[in-house]
Amino acid sequence: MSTFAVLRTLLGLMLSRGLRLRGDVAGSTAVEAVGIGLGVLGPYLLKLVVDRLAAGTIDPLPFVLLIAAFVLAWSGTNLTSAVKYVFTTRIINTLARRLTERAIASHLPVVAREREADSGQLLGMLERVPYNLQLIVDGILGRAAPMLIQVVISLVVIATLVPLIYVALMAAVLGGYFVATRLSARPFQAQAQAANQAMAAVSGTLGDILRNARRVVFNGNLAAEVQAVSHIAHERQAASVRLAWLLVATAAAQYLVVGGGLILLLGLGGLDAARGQISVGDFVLLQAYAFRLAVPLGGLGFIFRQASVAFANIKDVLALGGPALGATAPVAPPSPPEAAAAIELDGVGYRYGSERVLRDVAARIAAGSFVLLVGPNGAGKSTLARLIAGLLEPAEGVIRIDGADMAAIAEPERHRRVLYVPQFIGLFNRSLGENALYPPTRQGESDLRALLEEWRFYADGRPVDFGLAVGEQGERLSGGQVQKLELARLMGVRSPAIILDETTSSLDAPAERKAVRALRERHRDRTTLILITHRLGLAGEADQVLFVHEGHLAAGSHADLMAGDVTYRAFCAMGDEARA
Ligand SMILES: Nc1ncnc2c1ncn2[C@@H]1O[C@H](COP(=O)(O)OP(=O)(O)OP(=O)(O)O)[C@@H](O)[C@H]1O
Repeated sequence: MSTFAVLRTLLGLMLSRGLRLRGDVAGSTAVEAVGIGLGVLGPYLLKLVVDRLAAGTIDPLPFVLLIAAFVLAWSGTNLTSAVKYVFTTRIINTLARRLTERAIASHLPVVAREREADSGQLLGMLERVPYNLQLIVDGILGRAAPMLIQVVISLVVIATLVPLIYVALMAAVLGGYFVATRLSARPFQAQAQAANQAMAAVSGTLGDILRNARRVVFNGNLAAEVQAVSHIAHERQAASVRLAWLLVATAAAQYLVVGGGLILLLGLGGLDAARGQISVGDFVLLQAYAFRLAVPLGGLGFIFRQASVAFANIKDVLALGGPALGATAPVAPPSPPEAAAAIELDGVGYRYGSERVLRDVAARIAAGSFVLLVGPNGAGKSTLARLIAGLLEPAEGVIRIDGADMAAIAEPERHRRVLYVPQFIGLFNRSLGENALYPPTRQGESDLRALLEEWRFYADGRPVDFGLAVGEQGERLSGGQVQKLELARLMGVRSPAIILDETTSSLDAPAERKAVRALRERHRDRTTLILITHRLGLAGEADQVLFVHEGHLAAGSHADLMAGDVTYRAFCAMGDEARA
């Protein structure tokens, strides 16, 4: 996506009906127009003052009024930029909100699906959006564009007052400035992209370390991680400094042109004024316009430098894709749950890169059945679960749900058909009640409370406080409490199939049995329940056991597998503790 395309997209968004920014854009443009008018008028009024002074005949009242008008024009220019800030703040924040909504809508499923997706980088990228939009909308659209208009108007005013040579000179100076800027744009953009990536790397590393604060601190590795942050921040600094040096080179070229032009313009103007060919007021006007344009041009260099990094960031955010930008995507209400799902695995194989994890897996899981998925560590249980849930697509074979090929089903629909509960249950840093009642659960608070108390959420049997803040990732709860909370929530979820990936691993055996039986009882015939576990206490109750071992799958009842599968028998004989 080119820089121009980013500008076009942002402008399109600002003018779209859905975002309701047209009023702000109109307001900002009107205020800017007044600002430009006053900016051009100010030096002209000053010229009139100087001409009166040079003529030596001053009528006090008109003279004071002229000075007052000049001061008003000067202060009005500054006031308009303050007023404009109100409009641009609204525009920038609305755009940032829309881009963030869109990026989250498109990328959260990617973060959820891909274990390697870097949420820290995404967070950093989105955090920089408002600042970067400020640079683009306020800096480029709000300043550079009006400045160009001001240049044109100033040249027209000068053309009507002084010989055309001055207009030509000034136009040449400005043209030279833009040529110098244009020539340096390409290396600038490449370096800006590098600086943006270096910033994203810092965000990613910081996010990763913050999420693993305990691992770092408890292992006494703080100094090493601080050094890692320092190293990566140093790379960001190096990229930013390289960008700054590019700016110096560009600024030197720009000022060579502008400075040379100013020497010519003012030298010629001074000589002409001394010879009486232009008035002293005309000379003041010339120098006021020249500096009025030259000084912000220097500032523009800074804006362009920052904006090139900003463009790189906004390009990255837009590249994440997502729903149409102009209108807020309507949230489709979840369709009513269907009956329990029948699942069929037909010659399924999967590999991560060159590592083949599963091969020729075949099984039939009857609708409404209770299935235990077992096997040694790293055998591929979670991988198989994620394949069944449609989070991964098989490298070979087909997975059918109610006869339909899972690969042909749209992603949100897959989640509606199979709810996968990941091994690591992350709770929100919200209240216990909000976590327990998180959608799509549909149950009353009192039922849930009674259930948790029945499951002895607190060992001493004290009442459950739904207002309790559970902390980041539920850090104020025990591992078993987090799992009980999740299992209690699932009691109110209606889904054709639910896969519990070791969701009972922290419960003691009686608690596990109680919770699973309750779930089966509640969802009887309406949900196919698959439990991944390292404990085989429930194997006798399961309709079917899926045993994954060295990439192969053996399926059958516990009794059948015990009778016919030596490896399974050996696996069971190991005992829970040896297996886990
Ligand atoms: N995203 C991934 N990229 C590369 N390899 C992966 C990925 N996820 C899992 N693996 C590898 O695939 C193999 C199976 O992993 P999986 O998580 O499915 O095993 P598991 O049976 O659920 O193990 P456990 O009982 O320890 O949870 C392992 O060797 C693992 O390292």
